[in-house]
Amino acid sequence: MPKPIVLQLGDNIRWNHDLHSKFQDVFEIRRSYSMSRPEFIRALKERQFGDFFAIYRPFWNTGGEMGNWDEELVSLLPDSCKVYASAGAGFDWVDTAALAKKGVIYCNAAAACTESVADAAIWLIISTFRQFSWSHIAARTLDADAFVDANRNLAMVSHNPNGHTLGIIGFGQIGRRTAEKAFLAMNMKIHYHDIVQMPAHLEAVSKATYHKNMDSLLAVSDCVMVATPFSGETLLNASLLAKMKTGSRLINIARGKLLDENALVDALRSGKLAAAGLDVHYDEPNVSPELASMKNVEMMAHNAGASVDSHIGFERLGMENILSFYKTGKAVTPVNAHLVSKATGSKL
Ligand SMILES: O=CC(=O)O
Repeated sequence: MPKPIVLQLGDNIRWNHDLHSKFQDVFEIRRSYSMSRPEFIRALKERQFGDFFAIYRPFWNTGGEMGNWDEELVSLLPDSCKVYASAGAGFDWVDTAALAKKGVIYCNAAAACTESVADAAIWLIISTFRQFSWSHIAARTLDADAFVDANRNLAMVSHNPNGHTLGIIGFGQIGRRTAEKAFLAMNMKIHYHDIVQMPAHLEAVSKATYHKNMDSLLAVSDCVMVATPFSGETLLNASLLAKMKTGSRLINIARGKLLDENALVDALRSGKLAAAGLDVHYDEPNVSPELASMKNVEMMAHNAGASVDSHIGFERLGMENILSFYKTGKAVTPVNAHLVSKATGSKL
């Protein structure tokens, strides 16, 4: 019997050669490498990859050159395609509902980068409480006056996170791991808002308090962290920022479009917010020049999840998802299984 085909997007495997070789015992791998959108569409239309069973994207640096996985691309998938396993936590670039209608399970890899993103979140939290970006900028400009200014004056606005309240919007794996670290390492009080309350044993890890209502979370938090997937709409706009505590801080490690950056600029300028820490930006790869010029804004180039450890985990989890789905009909980290069940009537 011929082996089922897996379409591998992007570069070669870099780390998990043993698992990849076992993967190849089970599947025939076909490659699209880094085809542009027109090339990829032509290849799908001409069935150049055959009737593949799965799509596998091991890392996020390559394999995304065809652009967003919208209706146009999804409609071109062969009926044989049942699972798409990709690197990365966020899936705002994939129409998971359209995949579900086609009967394709989409699996993300948040589990593989949770540790890296949570560490980066802790760094942003510390930096915003202590206003370390001011200190970085002053030291790196090689300007002695700026150095002396930061050296003398930063202490006036710098606070220890210890004992302060961290309010987390989105208590998934990344939100919970950040909460655990902040609770254990810095004795922060953890509050969270999510669509549903987490089971008691998950709250117990960081003694977390649930807020059904986001406004009440904003009202008690000394630092609000956004850790929820992007659903297509800006979440934190001017009216929600106005509900935050005066002098509090805002962290975004999720997606830039969840936050109205102009409203954030106004909130920082007016002193409503003391500081912000941003891994992600509204119009990546462009960064807001206003925010970039503020010494109380810590920022990164969307690197929170970027580490060798995440890369190793992304490769593995993708293969494990496809193998598990092939062998048992169940994926390890599906995100649209409920939609696929609804569309196909199958129980997944
Ligand atoms: O932003 C990073 C990811 O989606 O994993």
